[in-house]
Amino acid sequence: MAPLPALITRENFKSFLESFDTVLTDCDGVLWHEDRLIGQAHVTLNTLQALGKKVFFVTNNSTKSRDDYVEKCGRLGFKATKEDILSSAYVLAQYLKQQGFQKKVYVMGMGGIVKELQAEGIQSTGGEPEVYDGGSLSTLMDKMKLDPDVGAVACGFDPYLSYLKVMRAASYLERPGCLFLATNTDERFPVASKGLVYPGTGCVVRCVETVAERPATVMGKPSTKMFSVIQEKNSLDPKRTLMIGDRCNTDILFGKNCGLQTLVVLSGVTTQADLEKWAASDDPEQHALLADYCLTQLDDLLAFLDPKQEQC
Ligand SMILES: O=C(O)[C@H](O)[C@H](O)COP(=O)(O)O
Ligand SMILES: [Mg+2]
Repeated sequence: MAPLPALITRENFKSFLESFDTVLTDCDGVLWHEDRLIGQAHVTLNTLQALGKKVFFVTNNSTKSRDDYVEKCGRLGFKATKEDILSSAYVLAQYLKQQGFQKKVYVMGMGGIVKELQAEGIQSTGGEPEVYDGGSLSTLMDKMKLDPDVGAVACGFDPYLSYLKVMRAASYLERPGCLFLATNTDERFPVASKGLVYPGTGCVVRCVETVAERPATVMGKPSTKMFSVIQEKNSLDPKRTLMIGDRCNTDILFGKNCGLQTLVVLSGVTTQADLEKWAASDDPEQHALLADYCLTQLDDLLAFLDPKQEQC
């Protein structure tokens, strides 16, 4: 057994609010679902910023660049500069820059990865559909041409996932020293409607790992790389930093791996039933998924915050 995350109440709100200076907030499932704002999440964060809290946006979603996220945040009413945004695509590009990578990257993913690599002067190939036309495998082998300059494979969310793209990625990964990087391994997107499940980036990464017969190096949460990148330009006190997320095996584990306070919201992937199952188990790995605090959704905080008044 382990304790459930604490609910934030009028009684404990003041001590909660005074316990952190910085917020790292996840995006999908906390702030928005695709382009749809979740409640008054923007008002909540803007109010926390008005109270002097520093806010960073830390997303595993690799489909957009930081510039794209600045535009999206502005459009949805959040206050964010490029420096406040950490995406898994940006962390991947920073990782290759720090490795002094000079070759080309084969990208299984979308524009976010390609743009962040370009920003670091790193060339890439891939990023578009490649569909099997029904020919024999030997025909495929004859037709597939590999780029001699590729020295890394980067897997992110790729809605054009295909047999040919996995074949190409795994073939590049046969090369001695070819780097194998993944933006993240989230199992599903935090949206569900009409009984449909939205496969997450994890299905792309695990597919290539199976064929390549080796694991990818994962850039996003729960890896602490995102926090290390933030700390390169800041000196946050982990104990006075609050990580807010909707997925416990990425966001909350990331917070714990970095020594942060953690708050889970139930507006995305995690449900109350999940929390009760993990709390009732004897498995320490399930206990590790339990956050310090819990809210139904981020703007529940507005019940205790007054967007117009400075807090006493
Ligand atoms: O499958 C994915 O890539 C994830 O569901 C998505 O990227 C999660 O984004 P986040 O919740 O970290 O903003
Ligand atoms: Mg999320």
